Parts: sequence; structure tokens; C-alpha cells
Amino acid sequence: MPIIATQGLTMRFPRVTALDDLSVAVEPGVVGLVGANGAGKSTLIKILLGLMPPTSGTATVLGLDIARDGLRIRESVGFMPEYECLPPDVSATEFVVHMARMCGLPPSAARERAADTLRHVGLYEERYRPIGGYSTGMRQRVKLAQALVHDPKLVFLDEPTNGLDPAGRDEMLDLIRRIGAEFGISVLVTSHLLGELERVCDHVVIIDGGKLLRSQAVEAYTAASGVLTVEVEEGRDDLGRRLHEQGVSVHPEGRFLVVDIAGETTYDLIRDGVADLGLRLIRMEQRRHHIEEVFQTAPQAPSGPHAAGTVPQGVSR
Ligand SMILES: Nc1ncnc2c1ncn2[C@@H]1O[C@H](COP(=O)(O)OP(=O)(O)OP(=O)(O)O)[C@@H](O)[C@H]1O
Repeated sequence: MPIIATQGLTMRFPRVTALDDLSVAVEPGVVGLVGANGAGKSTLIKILLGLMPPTSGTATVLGLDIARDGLRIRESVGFMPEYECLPPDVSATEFVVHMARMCGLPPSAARERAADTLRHVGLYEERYRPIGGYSTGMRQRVKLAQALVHDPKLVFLDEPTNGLDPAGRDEMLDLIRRIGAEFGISVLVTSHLLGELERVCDHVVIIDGGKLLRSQAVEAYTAASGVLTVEVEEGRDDLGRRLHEQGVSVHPEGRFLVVDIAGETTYDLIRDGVADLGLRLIRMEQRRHHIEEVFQTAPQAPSGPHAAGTVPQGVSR
């Protein structure tokens, strides 16, 4: 059963169509939702939580109908919002226990679950200090803990790496992977950073101007390309010249040579060239595609705000 399925989902505000006839279904796992600022990601999450009725169309979350079962959806789904929403004067423990109680857990179970969840997200002694003194990374962890405390089957994480430094991002991405792999909780995670989603997701849905651009497994986006990256210690240009003379399509790129694969012979020609020129081969690997290439090849939607051939502003690697 898909964890999320939408059919013709449309949300029109007076001046803008935030979602435009969106039909998509995703299976359990870690699912990325990507789109530029204003693409409709937060609107979709609010509609899926049953907090806002769509203008038209239908959707189910964990098999529950958003129009009828909003309360049951919110019981089974955790939500980590993008915006700052934590009270500064209470500790992480007090806040997460409170959220667990709000979800219906009795006092002792709420305390236990809060302690477990805060430990899972990497907050230890700090959890007794007021949240107001926390770093951005710690606050993101508290937001994540409150989304997980009632043991949901699915969590919606809206831009969980926002505002984090590279180390904080890596830690948050590791946590997201563990939520999916170790705890068996499905995740819908939004980001405008495609490289992040490539790292943690099983499946990525791309929306642009409220329309579905692509929905497929990450491996389908990152399949091996027909191009080799070759790095030699010295003599890059000599090797490039020789390959070119042998009819190989090749061009330099930084320290590397980028070589079009025209069959097994391409590998032989590189190997022979390296040996004959007495070079040291550091690497020869087949390049993989990246999710961003979807934006570079997608035709422009008639009403889409973004020019074809460009990554929409706000979406980056
Ligand atoms: N309550 C509202 N009233 C009017 N317009 C809205 C409302 N909520 C969202 N919009 C508009 O709908 C479009 C989609 O917004 P949404 O917040 O869903 O995008 P997003 O992909 O989440 O972007 P971001 O990454 O900036 O949060 C935007 O043009 C936004 O201005």
C-alpha cells in the first residue's frame, strides 16, 4: 500500500496555484520531496496532514482519506515543521514530554518515550537546559524528537537541514537514514538541496510550480552514465591528445579527462595509453547521473515559472 497517494490534487490561493493537478503515489521508505521555494511543498504537507482542504482532488496518507480522517492521520504521522516553533523557556525534556502527553501517552510512558527519543536524536545532558540557549542544530533535534515521540508510522520533515553547518547537516542526514532503516518509520523529507536527497532517500518526488516533474527511485535518477572520469598523476594532456587521435571523444575537466564510452575498446585504449606513456593512473570510474539533471533536461511546463534547461532558483546540489 502506498504511504501517500494523491489524485488531481489542486490548491488555488487567490493569486497563485500552489498545487496543480498533482497525482503521485509513493511506497514506504525514505521519500524526498524537492522543489524550489514556492514550489508547493509546505502546502502539500499541510493538505496531507488534513489541516487544509484542497481546492480539488483527493489524497490518502497511510490509506486514510485526508477529507475524512485528518485526526487519525495526525495520530499516525509525526511532523517536524520548517519554521521556528519551540518555546525558549522550557527544557527539551519538558517540551517533548508535553508533546507526548498531547498525543495521548500517559505520564510515565510519555517521560520514558521522551527520554528515549531525545537520546536517539543525540541530546543528552543538554536536554535539561532551557531550549532558548540551544544551537540551531540542537533545536532541529528537539523538533525531530517531538515528531517521533508518539512512535508514528510516518514522519513529515520540512527542510530539516535548514540553517545547519556542514557537520550538522551530515548528522541530521544520518539521523534521517536511521529513522528509515533502524526504526522502520517511513519519512517524507523536503529539501531544496538535491545532493542531500540523493544521499538519504529511496525515492524522490520533484515538483515545480505545483506540478509533478518526476517521481522515481533514486537509483533511476543516478544510474551510471555513458561517461568515464579518468585521473592520472601527470600527463593528463598527453593522454587526452593520444585518445583524441585514436578517435575517442574526450575533453579535460579540472584535473580529469572526461571520456565518452563507445564500448569495451574505450577502456582498452585508456589502459594502453596510460601504459605506453608511462603514466600513473589514479582513478577511472563511470560517472553517475545526478538528480539535478532532471531540471536540465525537463521541458518547460506551459505555465511553469522556470526556464527549461535551468535548475530553478533555490534548488541546488
Ligand atoms: N495561505 C496562503 N495564502 C496565499 N498564498 C499561499 C499560502 N500558502 C502558500 N501560498 C503560496 O503558494 C505557493 C506555494 O507555497 P509553499 O509554501 O507550499 O511552497 P514551498 O515549496 O513550501 O516553499 P518554501 O520552500 O519557500 O517553503 C507560494 O507561491 C506561496 O506564496
